[in-house]
Amino acid sequence: MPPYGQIVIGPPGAGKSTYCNGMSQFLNSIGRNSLIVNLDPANDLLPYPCTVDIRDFITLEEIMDDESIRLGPNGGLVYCLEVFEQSIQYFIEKIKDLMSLSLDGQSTYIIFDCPGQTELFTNNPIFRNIFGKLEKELDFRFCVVSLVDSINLITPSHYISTLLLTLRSMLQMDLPQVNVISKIDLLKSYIDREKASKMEQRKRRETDDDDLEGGLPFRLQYYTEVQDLNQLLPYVRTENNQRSYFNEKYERLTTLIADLIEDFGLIQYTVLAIEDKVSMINLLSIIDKANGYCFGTNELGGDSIWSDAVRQSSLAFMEDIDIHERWIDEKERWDELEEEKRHELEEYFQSIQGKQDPEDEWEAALRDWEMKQNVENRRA
Ligand SMILES: Nc1nc2c(ncn2[C@@H]2O[C@H](COP(=O)(O)OP(=O)(O)OP(=O)(O)O)[C@@H](O)[C@H]2O)c(=O)[nH]1
Repeated sequence: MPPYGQIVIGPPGAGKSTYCNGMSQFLNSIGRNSLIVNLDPANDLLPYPCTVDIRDFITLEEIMDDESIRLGPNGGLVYCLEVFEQSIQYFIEKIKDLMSLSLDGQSTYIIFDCPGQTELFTNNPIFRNIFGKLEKELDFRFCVVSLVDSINLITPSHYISTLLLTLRSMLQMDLPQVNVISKIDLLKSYIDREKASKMEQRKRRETDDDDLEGGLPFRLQYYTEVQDLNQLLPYVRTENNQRSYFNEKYERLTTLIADLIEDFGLIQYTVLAIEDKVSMINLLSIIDKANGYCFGTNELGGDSIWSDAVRQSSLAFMEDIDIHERWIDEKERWDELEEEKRHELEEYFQSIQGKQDPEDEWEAALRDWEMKQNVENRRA
């Protein structure tokens, strides 16, 4: 059985470490044993139990403290990874040890938490080389999971530069890539804040200028499906109300970048709120297709409930959820609905208590309940 991996990338604060923790717990709860490897030599506050840590090998602090090297945080980080790459064989041996611990019939599944310095995925070949060696020597099946904070949807030019960043990492890493708009549960509050700030500006200027309305001019699907970017360009123009020579150049540059992104036509996003199980299930089914997990594992692998659910399309109902309604227009109603479901789950858990050994009870309840919900949803 080949080993599988998720390579988690994204700018600082996009939610990478939180995602690694949440995804690993989720995988374990569906019976797929997963491990996390930290590849960020600057990350000393890991929110998860880490199986292999680059910091046991090299840390950013020790490089920055070294008088003979004299580098700042960014140069220091690249230096750390260059040293690490030179000793890659040691890392490969560590990963091999992990693979030998896998249970019979189960693939090794590793989540790699990477640093937030985007240049490492856009124009520096270090990570491409490191993962290329793992692929070659250990037959790893990888998928890059690229996270960007939903706040980038609020400003049109930020959205377009996020698209460029995503495209650049897809081309640089040359691996299947799943693009994710993270912290989607915060998008509505970002929009509300933006609207309030525009309202303030309108008052100050004593104008009814429509350009200062704020909020998303299009539905959320427009952003996740990366639809016709030309429609967004007039909003780039109104981002900065003062006309100037530089603003015109800026608009022109943004237009050219938008054209380039459309020419490639490679990008799509899915949305994620780490606490929202439905978005997590949806994301995992996409990742399973991208790294080939859904084609390469056998039913004895420990997560047959998950395989059944996906293969019998019992998750298809999720395609019907309107993400704009879920996360913006009707967010509160949906949140309440999910809260009710949580109570239902707890009640169900109470009802089966005492029937199995305590360690397995919670997970079994969760799986049974989810299967039940999926079947009911399909019927509806
Ligand atoms: N509301 C909400 N907050 C999130 C979500 N994911 C992450 N966060 C929060 O976002 C903040 C940053 O998350 P991290 O996981 O540290 O982000 P990171 O990308 O690892 O950051 P760096 O290590 O600096 O690159 C933390 O406060 C998280 O709790 C989410 O889905 N929803």
